[in-house]
Amino acid sequence: MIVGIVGCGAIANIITSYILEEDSNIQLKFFYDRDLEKAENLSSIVDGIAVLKVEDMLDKVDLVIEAASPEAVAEIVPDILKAGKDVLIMSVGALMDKELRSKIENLASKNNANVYIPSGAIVGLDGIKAASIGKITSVKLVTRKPPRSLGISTDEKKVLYKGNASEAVKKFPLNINVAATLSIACNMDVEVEIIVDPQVDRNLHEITVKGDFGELKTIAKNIRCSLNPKTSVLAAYSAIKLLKSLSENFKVGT
Ligand SMILES: NC(=O)C1=CN([C@@H]2O[C@H](COP(=O)(O)OP(=O)(O)OC[C@H]3O[C@@H](n4cnc5c(N)ncnc54)[C@H](O)[C@@H]3O)[C@@H](O)[C@H]2O)C=CC1
Ligand SMILES: O=C([O-])CC(=O)C(=O)O
Repeated sequence: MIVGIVGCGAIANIITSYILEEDSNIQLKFFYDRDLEKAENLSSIVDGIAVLKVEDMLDKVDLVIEAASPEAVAEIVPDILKAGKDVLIMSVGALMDKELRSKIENLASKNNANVYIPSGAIVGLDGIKAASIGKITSVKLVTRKPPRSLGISTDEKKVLYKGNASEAVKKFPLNINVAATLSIACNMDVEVEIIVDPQVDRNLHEITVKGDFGELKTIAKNIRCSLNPKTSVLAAYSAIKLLKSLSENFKVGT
């Protein structure tokens, strides 16, 4: 599978290092970033090609990883799908915009292309997807991050946000994509609380789901990426695992 990546930051670096070190059938060849130097630096690690525009990779790839920003989803993902190529989206918050989501769904279906959304920095999406076969009655996400992860400076623990996912992604576009992933999996605009907590040194995501299956609670206590403390290492790992699973013919989990 020949893969291109849009956005050459923390997640892209982890994916690229993995591909360099592990034997897999993922050939990460093309790199694009609005900061060309970042694309050049990362591509040089795997002897790849830094492109000046995304269109320059589209006829040569099977799949493009979006690991850039919510704006990049709106700007770039439609063109990837129009070219009939699959896309893996990390900046999932962009899909809380109903118009953009429906445009992306229609383009995927019209061009016979796939949109993949990895579980990212949260855990339990397997069980939650299974639960969605029955009736889910309530879903809550509590995200707790250290001040540096939220880009603020404070000594006090406080609730920064309480509301639904669609507003949360507007207020914290680079910090709460997980709320969008959860909302899409449950087909509802889930309840979200974001807490800044100087006592923690990890990115914590606690999920509670209730429904006719019973109840589940999960918590991820994520190590942060060295290149970007907003982002958890698990998010990059989930993208790698999803890519690997595309070529596996023995699958486990929903
Ligand atoms: N789904 C999930 O669970 C998670 C999603 N994310 C999201 O994944 C994305 C990537 O995360 P990181 O690698 O940590 O970010 P990062 O900030 O380390 O790297 C992003 C890179 O993308 C580039 N970029 C941004 N907008 C662009 C555009 N419109 N066109 C071209 N290049 C652009 C930037 O120059 C930067 O080099 C972010 O949107 C982040 O919020 C992060 C963590 C978890
Ligand atoms: O990586 C994380 O812990 C979560 C995150 O930034 C996001 O969902 O955007």
